[in-house]
Amino acid sequence: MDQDTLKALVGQAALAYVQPHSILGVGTGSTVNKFIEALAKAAIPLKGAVSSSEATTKLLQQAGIEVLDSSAVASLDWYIDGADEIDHQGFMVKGGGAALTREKIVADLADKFLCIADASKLVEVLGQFPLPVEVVPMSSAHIIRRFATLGGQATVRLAKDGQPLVTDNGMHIVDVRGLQITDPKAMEDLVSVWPGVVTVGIFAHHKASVCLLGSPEGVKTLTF
Ligand SMILES: O=C[C@H](O)[C@H](O)[C@H](O)COP(=O)(O)O
Repeated sequence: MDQDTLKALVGQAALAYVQPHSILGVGTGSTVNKFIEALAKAAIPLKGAVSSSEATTKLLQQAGIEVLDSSAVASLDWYIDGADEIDHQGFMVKGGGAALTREKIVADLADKFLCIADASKLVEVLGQFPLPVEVVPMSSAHIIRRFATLGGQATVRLAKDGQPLVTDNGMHIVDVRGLQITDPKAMEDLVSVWPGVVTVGIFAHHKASVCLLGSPEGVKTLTF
């Protein structure tokens, strides 16, 4: 079974967490895209969704789901999103698709985070996937130097045109290689207060409540 099929499998399985007539928080990425496809086919009636990116907003609207302004929603039951890495405690690295800031904002509105991922995303220690950090452009060089003091090699993410990638929020992303994130909460706290950091892609304070992990043997449910 290829990765795409596993993503479709967990996207489909996530439908079991969608309460009819609820408002759903929806993440970003190729796994979530499979979930939105399944949601559109299942035609579960929803009050609407709060979206974590322009890309997801477009897909939700194409599926006939109303996208609500996050400011108009005080709380959500579930936020459903993928991850770049998840560990055995439910701590995650996210932001491979540059949507981490809005993802954390919508996750913060939700009581529970449902992570949907293929089994390749499960790791012992976070940090094999380069850690994405959204930064104010003028701070990037200094933030890169700060990561070097922690043993990380950070680089500014580039778009296809070779220029720094610009996020939905008009910011840049630095990707940090070489970190062993053994204490995700401490690392999230440390980096979050550096001036210029908008959001660090460690989701420790907003960890998964449940993870649906797709493997050739089927979908495994991990509860944290
Ligand atoms: O910014 C992007 C997000 O954090 C995604 O949820 C994450 O990169 C996982 O994406 P995918 O499902 O494409 O592997």
